[in-house]
Amino acid sequence: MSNELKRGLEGVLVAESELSHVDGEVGKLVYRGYDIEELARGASYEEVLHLLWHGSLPTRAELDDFRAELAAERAVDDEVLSTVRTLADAGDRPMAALRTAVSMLSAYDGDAEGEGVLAEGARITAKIPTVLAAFERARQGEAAVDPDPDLSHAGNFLYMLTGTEPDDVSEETFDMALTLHADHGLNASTFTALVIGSTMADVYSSVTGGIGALSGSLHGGANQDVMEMLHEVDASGKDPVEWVRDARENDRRIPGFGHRVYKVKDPRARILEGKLRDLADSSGDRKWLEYTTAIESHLADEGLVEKGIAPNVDFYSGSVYDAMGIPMDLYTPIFAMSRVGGWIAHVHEYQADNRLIRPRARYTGPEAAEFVPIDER
Ligand SMILES: CC(=O)SCCNC(=O)CCNC(=O)[C@H](O)C(C)(C)COP(=O)(O)OP(=O)(O)OC[C@H]1O[C@@H](n2cnc3c(N)ncnc32)[C@H](O)[C@@H]1OP(=O)(O)O
Ligand SMILES: O=C([O-])CC(=O)C(=O)O
Repeated sequence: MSNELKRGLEGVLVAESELSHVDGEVGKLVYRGYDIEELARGASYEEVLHLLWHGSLPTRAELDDFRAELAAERAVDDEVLSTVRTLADAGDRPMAALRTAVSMLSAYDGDAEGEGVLAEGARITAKIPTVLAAFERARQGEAAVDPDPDLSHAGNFLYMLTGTEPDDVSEETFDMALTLHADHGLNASTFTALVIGSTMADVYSSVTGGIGALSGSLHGGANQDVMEMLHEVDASGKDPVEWVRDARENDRRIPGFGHRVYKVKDPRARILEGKLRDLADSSGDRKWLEYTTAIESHLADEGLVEKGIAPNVDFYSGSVYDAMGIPMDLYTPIFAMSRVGGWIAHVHEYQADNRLIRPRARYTGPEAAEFVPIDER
């Protein structure tokens, strides 16, 4: 048994996986061998889910069946929707409400007993957008919109959020964002889902745990933090470069920068930046594009990028969602709406050759403390 300590499990191999590969040195991401740029350009989120869950990109007929299967599972029980409204009324944060609602979904999943991870996972994946859209509408004092089975996963979410069918640009942009966020090796939330899955707990537990892990500011929560930073820059009245110089002088971490695996710019950040540029060109609203690119180029000049601290997926995603009119605190839940596909794929893959995940901590406490009964302490 090795006594070498690997803080944060950095670089430790704990499983084999065919699902996604992150090459952090050159900034390349593949899902089952397909480059993320090609998938972002050419594959819908449902195609990516099929790829991750069933091992191949679907044929047209397989895709039609798969889409219909997911669309048939979008409805959420009234009791869960009522709880979602209660959470919205109580002012809960959307990511916390999503965590509670996913956990609650299991009570209404009549088929859950003994069924496979993929079947249960498909139901959870189909229902998450319904829960989230209902939460947002409840906050706005609006009734939930029923899912439309004729719309895509992305299009239906935007429809349920706003009550209006999205235009093609919005649907395609959102669908691309879902594709980009679907999987990323053993990141913290996927590992959390895997640890839970390795105990043979149900998949609701894995997804609930995954949502909790994703919510943190070092992980998925950073996309909201980036947008909060951009608003802070705006409110400061300073030029973004001056603002970020001051922030660095005060030793502030810049959200959306740095990554455990990437030592160069994240390929997804490159794709999202390009999309933001397209959206800014067509709307004429260039503010967040100018701020983000100015911050990025200042940090590059400062040598951060050279040190391997470069923009990650969260740096540009929020500005894209903002251009689509999506509220800031839905950015991380939207990440969860996509990453749930990866959590389920990994749990399914891992359980096929399961081994309980149970590392060790080096004990640094006292060896022999003398016990004193409570009344004598
Ligand atoms: C979807 C995702 O989860 S992507 C990541 C989203 N998270 C963020 O964007 C939050 C900001 N980024 C970070 O906090 C980090 O880069 C992490 C947590 C993502 C990865 O960090 P780790 O691999 O643990 O690296 P660690 O925190 O040890 O940082 C290494 C060095 O880079 C610096 N650094 C890392 N990120 C940043 C940053 N965003 N801004 C400034 N400096 C940074 C650290 O201060 C540290 O410097 P030091 O060696 O001089 O002390
Ligand atoms: O891989 C990681 O550590 C963080 C993550 O989830 C991502 O970048 O998508």
